[in-house]
Amino acid sequence: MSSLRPSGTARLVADAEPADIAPDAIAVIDTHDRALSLERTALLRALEAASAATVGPHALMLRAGEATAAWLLAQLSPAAAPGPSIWLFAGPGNNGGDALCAAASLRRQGADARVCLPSEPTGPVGRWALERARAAGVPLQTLAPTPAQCAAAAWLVDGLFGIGLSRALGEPFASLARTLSARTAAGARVLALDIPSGLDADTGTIVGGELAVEVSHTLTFLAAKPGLFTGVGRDLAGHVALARLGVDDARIATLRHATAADGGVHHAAGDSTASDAAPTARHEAEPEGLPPRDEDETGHPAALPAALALNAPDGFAAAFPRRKASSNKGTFGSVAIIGGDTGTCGAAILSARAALYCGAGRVHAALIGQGGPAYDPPHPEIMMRQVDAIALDTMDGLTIGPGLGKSAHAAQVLRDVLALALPTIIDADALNLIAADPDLAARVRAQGRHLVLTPHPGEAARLLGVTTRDIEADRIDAITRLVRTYACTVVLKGSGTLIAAPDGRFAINPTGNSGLATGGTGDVLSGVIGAFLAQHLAPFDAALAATWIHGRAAEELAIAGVGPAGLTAGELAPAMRALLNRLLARRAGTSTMPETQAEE
Ligand SMILES: NC(=O)C1=CN([C@@H]2O[C@H](COP(=O)(O)OP(=O)(O)OC[C@H]3O[C@@H](n4cnc5c(N)ncnc54)[C@H](OP(=O)(O)O)[C@@H]3O)[C@@H](O)[C@H]2O)[C@@H](O)CC1
Ligand SMILES: Nc1ncnc2c1ncn2[C@@H]1O[C@H](COP(=O)(O)OP(=O)(O)O)[C@@H](O)[C@H]1O
Ligand SMILES: [K+]
Repeated sequence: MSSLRPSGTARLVADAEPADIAPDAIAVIDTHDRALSLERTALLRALEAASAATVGPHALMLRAGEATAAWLLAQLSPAAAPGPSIWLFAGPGNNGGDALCAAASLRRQGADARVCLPSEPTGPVGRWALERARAAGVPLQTLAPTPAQCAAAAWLVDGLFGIGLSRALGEPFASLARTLSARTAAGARVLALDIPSGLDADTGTIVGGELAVEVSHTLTFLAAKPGLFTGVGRDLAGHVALARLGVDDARIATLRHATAADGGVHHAAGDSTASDAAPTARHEAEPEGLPPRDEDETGHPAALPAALALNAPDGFAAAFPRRKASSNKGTFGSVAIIGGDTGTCGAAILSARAALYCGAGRVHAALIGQGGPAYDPPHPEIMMRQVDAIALDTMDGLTIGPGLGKSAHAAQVLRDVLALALPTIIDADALNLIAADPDLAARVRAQGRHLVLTPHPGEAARLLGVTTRDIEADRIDAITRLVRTYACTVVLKGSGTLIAAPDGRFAINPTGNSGLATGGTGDVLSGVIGAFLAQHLAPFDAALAATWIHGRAAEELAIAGVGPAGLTAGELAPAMRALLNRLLARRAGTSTMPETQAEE
């Protein structure tokens, strides 16, 4: 086993000692069900520079280390003292510095913290952290711990790389990353500092495309990052907690404003950082018939997103109409689900049932094809007709797409629906029709403020004329382009569904699980959004509420053993109804139940 000798170059900094740190500066908060803002690397870098200028360059790293140590000690059973070892893997940058500070703090507090540091820290703050670790008596080695040591550890800590990773993980870090991921896969407890090494914190993709650490928990610093909650980030990061390190929202908001004014934060289409990072087809021409991207016919800001946040009930619960005693079925609106070509009317029925269970006053299924049932036997409440027999202009909200098909009739119905200028959610083949017809696309853009588009990545690719891979390479960039191109609220589905509006509001939905990866769940989502539009929620609020409830319903069903394997789309509706009513009761102050079963 090799060890690292003191370099003697770093100096302990007297004005940055743990005793000086206010408890607030190392407090850790859970990201569960909080509408936390999500910040990207450009802003985090600005924050780092601003903090270095005020509290000194070491203060944030010291706080990150103390917060990590406190969090880890809180996870360990007190009965286990002096306890099994904690192995921290430290990289050459400041993420490694965080790990070294954490190890020093753990050691001082009696824990058996050990560090694997394959190479000397490259920067002055990292070298200072190494001196702290040495001064605290932390055992340091360049080689990886043995498999037996890894298996015996209470926690393994990934402090290899954070937001400074600039290229794919190479050796010796790649082997360490594989070791950490293998332990996670074996059910061990593995904590990533700031982000799992290899993850792109802005996009939720893997830097270089191949290797990143998978962990069970992530303690992220300063602010939550979008990449932790979308794309592969959700799988890599596990359960995410946040240590703000004493930096408050107001400070971040001020900096966001300043960096946005510089063009530093926005990661919008055409942004040079984005295009350098992922060479996709994003600079190809917009679909024919639409104005160039830089034109802003809608009066909305061209650069999106302005502010990112996690989707949580606090952000949408107040938008629902109150359920007054004097309500009647008109109060909660009429919705028509338009779709169901010959042979695919099941999609329209699933969607209509979801609308029924999510509070619409009247639900119609407006079928395009022939041979569908006269009514839905378990739900005769749903009024089923041929589309031409329903007065669509009397509806409060419309869903078009489930099982619609791409016939000439379907295209004509879509054209007629767009002319109604009603709150409408457009899904499935209706999106494919728009992607193939510049005239329909132009009509969508003209009606954008009433509309929600809900593409999955394949449909999004067709809408933008790129490949699905391009969409997944940078989902935030993709939805930004969709919103700019179609000037409406967009829901880009998939793990870590994104929701964005033309005015710059932008959210990542943290709920949902692999149980939703089954046919028909998208039809259910489109029905719920239609029901919420009919209840007079604005398009963005309807999209937020529906995606959150849809995903949380799948989670609750999985807890109950109804999924993730074998969850059927139809089972979502009753679970969504229960969740919606819990939210409504909580908002009305009449709840005697927790908002989610997971909290029970
Ligand atoms: N922002 C803040 O305010 C706070 C930040 N904090 C922490 O700092 C982290 C960011 O630190 P960071 O900038 O030093 O980046 P980090 O990810 O440690 O690595 C960069 C180093 O790795 C190198 N390198 C890059 N890629 C490589 C590769 N593939 N293989 C090998 N080497 C590679 C790169 O050198 P390069 O070769 O690119 O010149 C550089 O030396 C952040 O995530 C958080 O944990 C906290 O202390 C709290 C406050
Ligand atoms: N692994 C997953 N994690 C979270 N949500 C998922 C996952 N897979 C699918 N979903 C969600 O399930 C729904 C699937 O929609 P879609 O692909 O249109 O399916 P379908 O066309 O079969 O109805 C979307 O809301 C999507 O976000
Ligand atoms: K890390």
